[in-house]
Amino acid sequence: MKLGRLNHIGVATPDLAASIAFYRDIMGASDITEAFDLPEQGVKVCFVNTPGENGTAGTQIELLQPLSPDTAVGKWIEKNPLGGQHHICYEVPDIHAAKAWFESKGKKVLGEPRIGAHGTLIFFVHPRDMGGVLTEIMETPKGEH
Ligand SMILES: CC[C@H](C(=O)O)C(=O)SCCNC(=O)CCNC(=O)[C@H](O)C(C)(C)COP(=O)(O)OP(=O)(O)OC[C@H]1O[C@@H](n2cnc3c(N)ncnc32)[C@H](O)[C@@H]1OP(=O)(O)O
Ligand SMILES: [Co+2]
Repeated sequence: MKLGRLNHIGVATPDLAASIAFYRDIMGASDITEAFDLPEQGVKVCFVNTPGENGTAGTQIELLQPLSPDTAVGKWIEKNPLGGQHHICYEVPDIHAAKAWFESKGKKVLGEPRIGAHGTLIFFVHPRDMGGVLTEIMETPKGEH
C-alpha cells in the first residue's frame, strides 16, 4: 500500500461552537463548514478548511462534538475533558484493498467499511496497532484520484 493524502485531522471537543470560534478568531480560519449531525457515528461534525496548494483542497480539521456520552467520542471526551487530537485520516484509492492490507499486517480493523462524513467509505484501525494513533482510512471521493 502507498501512503495516501492526509485528508483530515479529527479533533474532539466538548463545545463545538467554542471550537469554531477558536479556529475563526484565534487561528484566522475563513472557511468553516456548517455543522451537521452524523448519528451513526454519534457526532456533530464540521470542517475547518485549511489553505491548499495550487488550487487544490488543503487538509481539514474535522471538529467532532459527541451527540451523547455513550459514543466513541463521548467516551473519549470523558477521559479528555478539554478535547484534543482524536484521530488522523488518510485517503486510499480502494477501501477494500486497504482493509485487506491492514488485516494482512495483523492490524485490528474496527468493523466493516461504512459511509463517513465525506460520503465515501471509511474504516478505523485500532490505536493499539498504530503507534497509539486512532487511524481512519477513507476512500478518495470519486474524481479526486
Ligand atoms: C465517520 C465520521 C467521521 C469521519 O471522518 O468520517 C469520524 O471520524 S467519526 C470519529 C468517531 N468514531 C470513532 O472514533 C470510531 C472508531 N473508534 C472506536 O471504535 C473506539 O473509539 C476505540 C475502539 C478506538 C476505543 O474504544 P474503547 O471503548 O475501547 O475505549 P477505551 O477508552 O477503552 O480505549 C481503549 C484503548 O484505546 C485508547 N484510545 C481510545 N480512543 C483513542 C484515540 N482516539 N486515540 C488514541 N488512543 C485511543 C485508550 O486510551 C485505551 O488505551 P489503554 O492503553 O488500553 O488505556
Ligand atoms: Co474522521
